[in-house]
Amino acid sequence: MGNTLRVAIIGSTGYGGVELIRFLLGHPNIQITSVISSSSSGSLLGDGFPHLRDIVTDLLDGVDVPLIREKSDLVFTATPSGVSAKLVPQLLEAGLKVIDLSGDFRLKDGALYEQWYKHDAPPQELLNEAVYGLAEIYGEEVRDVPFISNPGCYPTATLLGLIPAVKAGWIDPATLIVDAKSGVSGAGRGLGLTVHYSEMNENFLAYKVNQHQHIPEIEQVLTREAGKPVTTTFTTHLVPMTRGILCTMYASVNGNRTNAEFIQLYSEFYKGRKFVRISPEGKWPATKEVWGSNYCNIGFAADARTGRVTIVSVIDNLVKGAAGQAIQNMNLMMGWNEALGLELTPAFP
Ligand SMILES: NC(=O)C1=CN([C@@H]2O[C@H](COP(=O)(O)OP(=O)(O)OC[C@H]3O[C@@H](n4cnc5c(N)ncnc54)[C@H](OP(=O)(O)O)[C@@H]3O)[C@@H](O)[C@H]2O)C=CC1
Ligand SMILES: CC(=O)N[C@@H](CCC(=O)OP(=O)(O)O)C(=O)O
Repeated sequence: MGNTLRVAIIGSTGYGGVELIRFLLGHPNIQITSVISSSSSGSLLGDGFPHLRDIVTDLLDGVDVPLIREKSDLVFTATPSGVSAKLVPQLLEAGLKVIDLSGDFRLKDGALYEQWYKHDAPPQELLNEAVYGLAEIYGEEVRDVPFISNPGCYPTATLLGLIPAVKAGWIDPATLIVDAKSGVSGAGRGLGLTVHYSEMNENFLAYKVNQHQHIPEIEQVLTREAGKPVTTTFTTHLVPMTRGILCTMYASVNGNRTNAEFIQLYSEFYKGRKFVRISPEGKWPATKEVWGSNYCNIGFAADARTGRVTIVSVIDNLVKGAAGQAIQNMNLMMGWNEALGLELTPAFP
């Protein structure tokens, strides 16, 4: 086990946590040395997640930082916002590498964090230190750092779909509207009325309109990439399916650009990046194309009549939107091939 990285997962009893385990079990360079729960330590993960019975056989550990340090080198914190803010400083202080899946360290401005997340902001020096791991865009920046903040699920789908056109100056970010839909697993395993079967099934609803915590995250990145302040209208919807995010994005085009030109721009931008696939002319992606995988698929419809383009992107919220991108970031942090452990083909149908 000489060069094996020892990995612990806090929040291993949540949807993001079990998805991390699913992929990490097949990763050639790591060993899962601790699965951690604040509420069920001493029990077996397979008791609550029968799909892991006889696969994960170690008992759940509690949240004990010295023990985590003794057993592991890197920790994924798949914990709720507010919880990560308190845990991560202790883990970093203990000398662990950390990849945090929550929204706690994505915004660089603590006051903005408190405004949107309604929690006390983490220490400003850690907001400064956290490297935002949008892997295809900032992959070079995460190499060798001790602490990565993994992007949100909606921002991943949105930003991968927009950044090439924004950077090229082909779309006017001031005209941008993002219409985003998510499967219910995006809300985590906790129970709540909005994920109650009889209220969710055969239903389709908008939520957190103009109030979603991913709005400032998207604007922060687009502002950086556009080199000028960007605000956006971003509306989230819940769809009665388990996994998947589909973002439909509308913006005015600078000049005349055809679908073929968009396809060429994006194909060149993402050349060599395994996990972004560009749809051919006249095809727009569906969530089933990426189900259970780390792919993001992107398609275009440029409309000369209106001078706008419609960009459609899809991801699996639990994989590219959470656990998969977190593992991709670990690979980049460690200087490994970014696809290690992630090469599962999407499940279809
Ligand atoms: N679901 C998704 O699609 C995505 C989720 N995220 C983010 O990833 C994080 C995890 O999400 P998800 O797995 O869906 O959420 P879940 O609600 O499914 O799981 C969260 C886990 O955190 C653990 N937890 C709760 N309180 C504490 C605490 N005080 N100390 C330690 N552990 C605690 C719980 O386990 P236990 O009680 O056993 O300790 C629980 O299993 C969240 O921040 C979420 O916003 C990001 C992108 C996408
Ligand atoms: C469907 C659904 O409810 N999705 C969640 C996504 C939560 C999430 O990923 O939150 P952070 O990225 O801020 O950690 C939501 O809209 O709030």
